[in-house]
Amino acid sequence: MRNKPIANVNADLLKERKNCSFDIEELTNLIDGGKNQTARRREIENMLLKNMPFDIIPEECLSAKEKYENAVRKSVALNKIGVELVSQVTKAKELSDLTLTLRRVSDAYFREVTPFLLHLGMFIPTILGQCSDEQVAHWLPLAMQLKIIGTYAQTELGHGTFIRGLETTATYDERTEEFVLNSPTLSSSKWWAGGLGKTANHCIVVAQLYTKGECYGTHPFIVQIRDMDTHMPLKGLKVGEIGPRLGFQTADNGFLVFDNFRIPRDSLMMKHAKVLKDGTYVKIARHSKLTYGTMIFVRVLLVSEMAFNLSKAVTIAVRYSAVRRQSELKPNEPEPQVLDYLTQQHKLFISISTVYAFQFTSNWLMKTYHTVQANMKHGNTDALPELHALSSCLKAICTSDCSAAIEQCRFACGGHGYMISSNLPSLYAFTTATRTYEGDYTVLLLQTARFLVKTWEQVELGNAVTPMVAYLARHQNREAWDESPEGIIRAFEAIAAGVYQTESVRSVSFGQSDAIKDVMKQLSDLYLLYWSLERTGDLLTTLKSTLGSYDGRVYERLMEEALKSPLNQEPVNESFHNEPEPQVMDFVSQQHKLFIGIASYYSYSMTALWLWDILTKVTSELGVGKTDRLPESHGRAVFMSVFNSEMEKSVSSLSAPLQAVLRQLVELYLYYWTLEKRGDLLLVLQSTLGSYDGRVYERLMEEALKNPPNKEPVNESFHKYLKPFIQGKL
Ligand SMILES: CCCCCCCC/C=C\CCCCCCCCCC(=O)SCCNC(=O)CCNC(=O)[C@H](O)C(C)(C)COP(=O)(O)OP(=O)(O)OC[C@H]1O[C@@H](n2cnc3c(N)ncnc32)[C@H](O)[C@@H]1OP(=O)(O)O
Ligand SMILES: Cc1cc2nc3c(=O)[nH]c(=O)nc-3n(C[C@H](O)[C@H](O)[C@H](O)COP(=O)(O)OP(=O)(O)OC[C@H]3O[C@@H](n4cnc5c(N)ncnc54)[C@H](O)[C@@H]3O)c2cc1C
Repeated sequence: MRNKPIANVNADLLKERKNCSFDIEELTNLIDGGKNQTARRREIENMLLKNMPFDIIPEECLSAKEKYENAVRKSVALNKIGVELVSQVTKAKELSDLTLTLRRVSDAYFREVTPFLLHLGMFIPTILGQCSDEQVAHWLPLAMQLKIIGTYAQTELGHGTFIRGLETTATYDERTEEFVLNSPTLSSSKWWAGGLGKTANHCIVVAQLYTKGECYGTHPFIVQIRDMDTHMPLKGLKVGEIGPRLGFQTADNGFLVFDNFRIPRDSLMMKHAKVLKDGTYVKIARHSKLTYGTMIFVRVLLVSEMAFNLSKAVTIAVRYSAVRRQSELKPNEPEPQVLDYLTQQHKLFISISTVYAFQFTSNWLMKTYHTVQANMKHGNTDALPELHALSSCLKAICTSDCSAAIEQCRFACGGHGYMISSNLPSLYAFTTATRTYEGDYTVLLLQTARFLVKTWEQVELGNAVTPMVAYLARHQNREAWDESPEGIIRAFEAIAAGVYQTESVRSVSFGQSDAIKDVMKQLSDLYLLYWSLERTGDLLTTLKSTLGSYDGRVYERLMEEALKSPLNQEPVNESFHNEPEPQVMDFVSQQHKLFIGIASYYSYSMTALWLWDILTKVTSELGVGKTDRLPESHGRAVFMSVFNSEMEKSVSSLSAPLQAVLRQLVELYLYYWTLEKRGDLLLVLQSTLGSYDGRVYERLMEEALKNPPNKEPVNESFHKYLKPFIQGKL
């Protein structure tokens, strides 16, 4: 399909393509994983092109409800083809190749994401990773053939990061051999699960397991939540859509609240732990964190997801930069393509290199994941901590870098990059969420830091460590690395860079032509050089700090430095004899620090009262609490001039002494009431999270309940598309 020449191609793009130093098909094969995979991908693309319904009206022009219904319509058509293709597959490797190809190709049909994303990305993997063999035999075919639609509800209003703090309870009732699910508090409401709001009829629920009066910690349960025929929520639970969000608009992220909701005993996913009929708890897992397995899997998947999303963004930006011409550099000559500007290349090329860094690392990480899984099947969990640390840090870095790089791509496309139709805003909205979900950036980096510190302790004791962290032992020389946070981060970056370089060299070392090798080498060098320049500070071995020295001799060093001061070279300074010591208040620099703060404060307050609408706009974007830190001088200038002129207008016709007193009174009044009523001022934040009274969860739930999709218990797309599809009548 893509090989055919396309008519009316922009001349600049054609010229750029002609300049390519290597065979594009060869690189395509490398990216796909081989010639056969490229051919298979194209076959699937063609099949979808023939059978998939396209949007009649652009997705972004639809209402929220229409967007969701349109996404269901397309997902059902896509899944019909997917299920058919999956049924023809016999080998596990073919299945995983096919799933990934379908995932990639299907992206072309959604500006946002499919409501089935969690079904594929977490529901099926959790069945595979958390169910006993008998449970897999029951649930997997249903899920693979989409006879049931599932999601993964772990996060609650009150807790996402701290899983051990989840509040939903599953209490075993041995009389009926059932678990009773309850949401004891508002903050225990399940929140966020994709597809839960309207689409899913099953859900994996992570809850605190109680039996015989004991709590055994969080466990996953597979729970039916909607009637299979009517799709109505089952009695004993409240389920709905959480409301508009930055991206993921068609993923119907939902909430779920249980009120004595009963589920059979075997709803507990029993690969790692069981509850016997009489309520006895039996632990099977050799490692306490195996119930967190799906998260590791998705973190691994996300590295390749980021490579893919960034590859789309940078392809858009590079193509557009070849087409876009701007600024007359030489009179009467054509304006240059923006791609020719070095500054533009700086924005774009690092993204290209990052795509390959992520993709090579992702291939390697997935292989590592499968090796560790295979070992764990035989009871060996030794490599799990390292896999957790590795997947955590790579997930954190790649999601963060990816959304930042996509922003650069958007900047590189100027104003047009801000159009939804450019797809860059949607790519950004999708990827910036990945920095938070499946483990927040900071939290995951801290997990890795914890592992590195523990490894370091082993190195100190002279114990053997795994090859991936063996460099810690090599760098025991304090000049090269230290145990400060910077040192740990630097070490972690060394891992990522090392993998990229070795993997990219390995991947292109056979088969591939010299031209491809050259380009890959250049990209690899670019990535390494770019980051060593970006992180020059971290790479410097001397911290140049009295406080941060390795030996901790803080006070000695502070004293040594103090003694070097020129002022200490004479016992009595001559100013003792000649001039009185000034009050610090008299120093102009001190006045500058203090008075500008006071003046700014009044300016904001005045502007708040007299120009309420401007404040509302500015603060709703920046937050009242941040106005005193407004970075833009423009913003400051507006506040200052409004303050001055409005004040002058009010008092200018009065006598001078009265003006002075009134000004003081106004200042006092404003000062006093701004502090007293800061809660009211905060109302302009228009935020469920930033309300003065801190009733965050109540407000989130109130807003969710106002959400139009929750006005009807079952969306009509269920009757039109989902039900006929599930029942095989479509
Ligand atoms: C055929 C199928 C094919 C599928 C194809 C799919 C195609 C689809 C493509 C793409 C899919 C991607 C899209 C998916 C969309 C997902 C949408 C979002 C979903 C979600 O967000 S779900 C919710 C995710 N939630 C989180 O990630 C929560 C983050 N929090 C945690 O992970 C943990 O709570 C914590 C790690 C921060 C802390 O846990 P805690 O129990 O308190 O542990 P600690 O005290 O800190 O540490 C104790 C000890 O445990 C070790 N440890 C922690 N976690 C793990 C782990 N996961 N594995 C192993 N070990 C772990 C930790 O290191 C400590 O060890 P130590 O004591 O130091 O030795
Ligand atoms: C688009 C999207 C889709 C999602 N889909 C799902 C889903 O399908 N199923 C599901 O179960 N969940 C889902 N989630 C929830 C997601 O997994 C959580 O939001 C995520 O794990 C972060 O947890 P949190 O919201 O509790 O953040 P918090 O932990 O409250 O984070 C707030 C801040 O506190 C900091 N912080 C928290 N703990 C620490 C710590 N120990 N040390 C230092 N700093 C800390 C964080 O770094 C962050 O800056 C989704 C979220 C989003 C945005």
